[in-house]
Amino acid sequence: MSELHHNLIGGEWTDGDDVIANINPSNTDDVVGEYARASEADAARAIAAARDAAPAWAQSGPQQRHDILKAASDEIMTRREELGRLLAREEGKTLPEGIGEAARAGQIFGFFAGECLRQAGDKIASVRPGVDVEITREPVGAVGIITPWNFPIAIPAWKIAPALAYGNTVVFKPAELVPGCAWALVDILKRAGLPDGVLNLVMGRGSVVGQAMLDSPDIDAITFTGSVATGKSVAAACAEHMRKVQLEMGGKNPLVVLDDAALDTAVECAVNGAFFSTGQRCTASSRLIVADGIHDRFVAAVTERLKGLVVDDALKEGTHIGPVVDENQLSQDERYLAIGREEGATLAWGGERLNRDTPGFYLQPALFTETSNDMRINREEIFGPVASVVRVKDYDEALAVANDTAFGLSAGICTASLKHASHFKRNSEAGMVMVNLPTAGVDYHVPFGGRKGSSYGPREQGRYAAEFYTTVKTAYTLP
Ligand SMILES: NC(=O)C1=CN([C@@H]2O[C@H](COP(=O)(O)OP(=O)(O)OC[C@H]3O[C@@H](n4cnc5c(N)ncnc54)[C@H](OP(=O)(O)O)[C@@H]3O)[C@@H](O)[C@H]2O)C=CC1
Ligand SMILES: O=C(O)CCC(=O)C(=O)O
Repeated sequence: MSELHHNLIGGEWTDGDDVIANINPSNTDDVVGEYARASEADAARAIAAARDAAPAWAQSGPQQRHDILKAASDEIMTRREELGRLLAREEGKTLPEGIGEAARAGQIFGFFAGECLRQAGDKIASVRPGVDVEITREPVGAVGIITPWNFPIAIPAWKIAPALAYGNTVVFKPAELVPGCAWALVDILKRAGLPDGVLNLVMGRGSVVGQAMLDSPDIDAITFTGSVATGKSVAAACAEHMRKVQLEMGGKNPLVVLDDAALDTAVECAVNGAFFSTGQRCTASSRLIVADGIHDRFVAAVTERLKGLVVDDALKEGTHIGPVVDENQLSQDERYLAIGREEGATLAWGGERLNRDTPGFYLQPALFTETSNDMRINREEIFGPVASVVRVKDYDEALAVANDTAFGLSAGICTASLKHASHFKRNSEAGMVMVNLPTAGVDYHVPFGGRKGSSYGPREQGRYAAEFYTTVKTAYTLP
């Protein structure tokens, strides 16, 4: 039996009610570690600890916050290979993807360490003579952070780092499937010098621990990334308690390929955006909207490229695509593959479950062609290595199809035309627009988020994160 990893409540590593084994999706015989499962009572103690620690942390100076975040950043960067390996082992991203994500977490902590020293306000002349007006930002208080399994270290980092930098305390509930990176990150932050109670870790079930966070009147704000269904219940609970909420949910992201696109670039954008990280990204290019004149060459080249991709153990050298995260997600992917066939789409390549040396959740990347935008496979998020091609006659139809979706996270276009690229940037109904780049894979220092059903509340990341993690005060003074 491996060492048990505990929850962190009020600065103490504590047992939960129960223990869960963290299973490697590349090899279900491999137990990554044993992790405590928090109970509802543990969640209540963590919330109380965050609340108690909030006034002192709100008063802590920028230097103290900077030094802790910088120390965490330095340790993550130094240990990025080891953390990337842990990530690949528990979630199934390939090793280079895992190391890249760990480095991204380190860079995020570095960025927000800097933000601690850059917090500013405004001083504005009043319309009343002799009066000064100051506009400052204050911490929100105790923030609840609920994260998904698909970015086990980067998403926790881009929520925890700004929460702490802007003076909030945290109750952090990671997805049950990936407690390893979450625990490692919290351990790093504790050792970096965070005072007791400022960051609390409650690993456990969403329906127990997450729900206890939603139901508590003592959490001042909740930031969530995950499915639309859970996001809606998070929003409803936050409305009930009149507290701030930030949601990042699904996508059905279009990649438009025009006749004048460089074929190699378009193929790379499509394959990277749709299939890397096993397609388990909310920014994945699941709809490839392709103009008639390049359609057949594009489909042939993407299919050729897919045939060359190695689907295997995430930790093996040479693997391009790791396993699906678990049996549930694999069943969801297969359900949508069946739906696509029933709807009359052509399965041009892939979609088979694969056997490898180790028992894992391996799925061949799948490409549907001859699809229409009203099919369920083009309207609902699949969240696996499955993409559809929608054939269009020209740019105008491509833009209309791209925007014809309930989601609006990321959208891309491959074209040599400045006119079409500029028009697309202005008229795409997505929060992030990419020209000759994949829809997935974003910078860590600029805003991240979408429109329509993809996101709710202020943007994440970069200095725009201040909007969610602070509350604005306007003070008037007659000296
Ligand atoms: N946009 C994105 O980045 C993501 C989208 N998804 C989509 O969601 C589908 C299902 O994935 P899943 O992981 O179940 O997504 P969920 O939305 O259920 O999970 C996201 C987080 O919310 C937690 N949670 C679940 N129920 C509650 C609740 N009642 N109250 C508070 N928190 C809760 C989960 O806990 P726990 O899982 O530990 O029980 C997890 O930490 C995927 O197939 C995909 O389509 C999934 C992940 C990320
Ligand atoms: O594409 C990225 O870099 C980020 C994707 C993401 O945040 C997600 O899938 O949840």
